[in-house]
Amino acid sequence: MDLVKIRRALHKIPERGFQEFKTQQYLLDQIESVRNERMIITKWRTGLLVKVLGTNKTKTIAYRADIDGLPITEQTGLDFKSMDESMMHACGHDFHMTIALGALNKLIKHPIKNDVVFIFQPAEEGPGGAKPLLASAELKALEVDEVFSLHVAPELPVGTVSTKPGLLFANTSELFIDFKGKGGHAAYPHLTHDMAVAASTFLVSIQQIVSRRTNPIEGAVLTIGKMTAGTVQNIIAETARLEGTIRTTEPTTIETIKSEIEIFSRGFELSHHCKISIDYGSNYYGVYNDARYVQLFKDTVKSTNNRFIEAKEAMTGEDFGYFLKDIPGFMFWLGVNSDYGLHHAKLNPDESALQVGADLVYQTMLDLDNANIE
Ligand SMILES: CC(=O)N[C@@H](CCC[C@H](N)C(=O)O)C(=O)O
Repeated sequence: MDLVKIRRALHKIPERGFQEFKTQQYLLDQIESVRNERMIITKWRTGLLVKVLGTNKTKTIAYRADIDGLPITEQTGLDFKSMDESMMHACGHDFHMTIALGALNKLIKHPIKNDVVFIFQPAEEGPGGAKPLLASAELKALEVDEVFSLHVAPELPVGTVSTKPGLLFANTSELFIDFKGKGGHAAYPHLTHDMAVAASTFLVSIQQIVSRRTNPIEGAVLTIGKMTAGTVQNIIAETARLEGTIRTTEPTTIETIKSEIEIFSRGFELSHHCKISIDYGSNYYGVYNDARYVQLFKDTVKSTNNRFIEAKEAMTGEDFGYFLKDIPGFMFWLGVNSDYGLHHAKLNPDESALQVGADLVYQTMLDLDNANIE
């Protein structure tokens, strides 16, 4: 299996959450090419569940890879860059899928005792595939006992991996705020209520929530990544929209931030003569690693040529948190050495990490196979 070729093919076809039709077909074709009688493939929406029967099963181990891209215009200049100008694999999910295929190929050639399920999960970037997948009859039927996953880490060199027990990724909530007021001629501000001014002032004002309304010992982030308002340069804006995300180390802090945003919005409705509506989009539970699995993984890493470093928690979000809420396991960072970070239009991970990742995932399956974690 040529992992670089596969990664480049996947890199060309990034798709939005639950729109991963080409990706699903490409994955199916690759899986078909290594298929044997021990493999059972189930489609779930635009994702795939691939079960490989073990030789003497006592449990089911699952490995999850997310498959969606991000709405970013790629600026890498690579000859295998995204064919869709509006989408890019800027979060490394092309790597995640390829590594899963590499591990699957190895598992087919070198079977283990227990059943293994490869979960190709849609919509990690949004609106969230893990939660509905976990609730589905298809996943429940697989009776997964333990689960793990990885995320590429651009800031770590290839051959370095990192994780920690407990919280690894933050609790998250998306945030969409719509402003509606009275637009009008640019020359008559006194006859209008300008939503460009309301939204931009709101954006600056809510920055005080993290610094003045949350416990500084508990981490919190409130980021507005997109602001839109109005229609034309000489018309006062009737509508505006802020789009962002809330990240916290404690699940309860999200609720504090949401309620403070609502208090600000009530004040702004009065002071800026407008209607504000708030939508929290999708929410992800934090990724909490099971310490027993992290210990096993550290031993696995020691037995390979990789270097382990203890991670710090990150304010990134991951709906893999929902898996770990229900099923014991862990997630880890895999070094891929890119000058540009996750969600950057120039992210360019080192492809030598593909084989490193596939080998490590397979080795972890082997070690889980022989372990009896109580
Ligand atoms: C690993 C990573 O970058 N994940 C995304 C998850 C996004 C969740 C949701 N769309 C949100 O923005 O809250 C991240 O941005 O951390």
